[in-house]
Amino acid sequence: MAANIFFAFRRAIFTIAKLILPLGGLYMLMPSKSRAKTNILKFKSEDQVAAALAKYVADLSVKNIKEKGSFSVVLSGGSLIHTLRKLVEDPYKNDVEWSKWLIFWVDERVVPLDDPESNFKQAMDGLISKLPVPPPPPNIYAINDKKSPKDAAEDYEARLKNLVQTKTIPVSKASGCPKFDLMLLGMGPDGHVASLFPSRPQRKEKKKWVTFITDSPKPPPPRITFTFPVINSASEIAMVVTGPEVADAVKVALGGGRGWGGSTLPCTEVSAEGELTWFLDKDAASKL
Ligand SMILES: O=C1O[C@H](COP(=O)(O)O)[C@@H](O)[C@H](O)[C@H]1O
Repeated sequence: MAANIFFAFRRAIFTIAKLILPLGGLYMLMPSKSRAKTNILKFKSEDQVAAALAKYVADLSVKNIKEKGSFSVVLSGGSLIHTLRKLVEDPYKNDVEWSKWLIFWVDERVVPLDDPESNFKQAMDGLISKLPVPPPPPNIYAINDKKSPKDAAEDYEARLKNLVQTKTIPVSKASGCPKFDLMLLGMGPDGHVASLFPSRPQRKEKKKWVTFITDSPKPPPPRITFTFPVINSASEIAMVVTGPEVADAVKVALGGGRGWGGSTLPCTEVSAEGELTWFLDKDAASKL
């Protein structure tokens, strides 16, 4: 009798496990974007995107500084800096606690920091140089522009490891990667994000936090870039995408389906640990 109960119990456990485990496996196989909460915000104009983005960033700054005394923000280059312009206007300019910000770059062109192609220079000119002084400036983590792309990537990764060790940046329990508070991403017409391009192997990198590319299809060719494990470990990600030239890639990213030539686009792999929010203007959203 006791043996029968034991075997019935064991059979029941096996049956439940057989039902549950494949579901768990399926969950892990799901594209990461299906796991994150995704918000899609559409605006009539780029100017409205800029207004909404400034409020979103300022609100996250207040929340994070209140909770833990700092706000880590990862910038992209390209059009993003222009769309962030309202952050350095009233009412945010004087209200944001800039001295508590830690600023990083999701990708950087390996050129001198004073070169017009440098993402750092674009952010300095369009944003950081416009901050009120005082209060003290934010903490800025630019790349070492005296190194080769490979060495610059290794150097940036070593600095991230140090910031994680000193608990300046928390670590994601899920991935073991640094967990930034906010990742601000742009997207090219080919669906690239950071310097992770459709036809380049860097988008598949799973071990390194920062990698390099010497043949970027978009000039300049030498760049360093965060990898997807780091990007997707962020608490919040904003995809800031405007203009008619990105409409096809937006359709692929948000409408489902594959990119040109049947391959997936890098932008479809973006997913935050918290929320992923798309900021689109009318032109970018025109094919949805
Ligand atoms: O080269 C780059 O391109 C992307 C997209 O730029 P956009 O001007 O089309 O918005 C940018 O996000 C990335 O940081 C940059 O290095």
